[in-house]
Amino acid sequence: MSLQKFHGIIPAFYACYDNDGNISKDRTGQLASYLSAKNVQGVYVGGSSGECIYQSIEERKAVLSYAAESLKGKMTLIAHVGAPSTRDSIELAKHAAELGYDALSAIPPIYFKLPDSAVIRYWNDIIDATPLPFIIYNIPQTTGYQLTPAVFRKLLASDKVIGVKNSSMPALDIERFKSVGGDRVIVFNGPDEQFVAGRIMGAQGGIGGTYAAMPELFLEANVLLQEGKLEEATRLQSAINDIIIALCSLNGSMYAGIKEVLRARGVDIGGVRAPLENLSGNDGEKIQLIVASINKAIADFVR
Ligand SMILES: CC(=O)N[C@H](C=O)[C@@H](O)[C@H](O)[C@H](O)CO
Ligand SMILES: CC(=O)C(=O)O
Repeated sequence: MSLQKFHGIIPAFYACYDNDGNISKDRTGQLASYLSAKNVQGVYVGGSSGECIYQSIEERKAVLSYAAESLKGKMTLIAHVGAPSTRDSIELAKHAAELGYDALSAIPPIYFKLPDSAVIRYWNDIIDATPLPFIIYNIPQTTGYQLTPAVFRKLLASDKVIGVKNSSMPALDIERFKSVGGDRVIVFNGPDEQFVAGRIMGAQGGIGGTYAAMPELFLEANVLLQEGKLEEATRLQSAINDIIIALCSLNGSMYAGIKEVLRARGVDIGGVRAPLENLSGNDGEKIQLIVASINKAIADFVR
């Protein structure tokens, strides 16, 4: 199977709520149109950035449907279907398969600390439930589970496993997973703050939580890497990191900040769902500075 359609910049899709905090079909469509106009490679729907952990299975199915309705045929669609129980994960997986998603992905099981055998079984049960390709999601800082090269090798027993989205901080993990999987796998860079490092260590693309706030910058960084312009790519990464660090230092959650940035960029997708905190105090002023920094970086770097 050609993995080309997974190469490049794949923004994590945000939760789009109406003014009452319910999933909004209309606003989901607006975020989809915005991303489609930016020419990103694909979207990763219903992951951390999609606030999946705070949504019911019915809501998550609706989000998968609305995103596919807007974007099917326009870009690569990846559905995150990880849920606390295997049963719910399979229900989401089957739904995504019916909708024509290009691939599935899931975090490991959360809450109980389970042995590798249970984690492998969880992923394999989802993989077996549909014919779709599958991308393992390694994000130890939120799940408490660190994927090892040995477990990754076991998962590769299924031909459907096409890669791993690696959000652990060591770029070494990216290189190790690529080394285990070789040409049959794609490794996606997770930490947006080290996109350039991840690409250099073997990631062919990235799936990121901040991409949609500034897709132009990540698309440009990716092109600079393709052209071998490492110094320029690294300078752009540094400008991106100033923006991400500012987004992470708000009173409200980073996602509340990103949603405000998007509002300033013409897309209103509502607020964040509790217990995530909305903006407060002087966050409004900080957002203005962040938007100005994004515009400046676009002017400085995007050719
Ligand atoms: C821990 C976490 O949520 N990681 C995301 C996914 O890999 C990243 O894309 C971050 O949102 C991003 O790097 C900002 O810290
Ligand atoms: C990449 C990311 O932030 C997500 O899982 O949605």
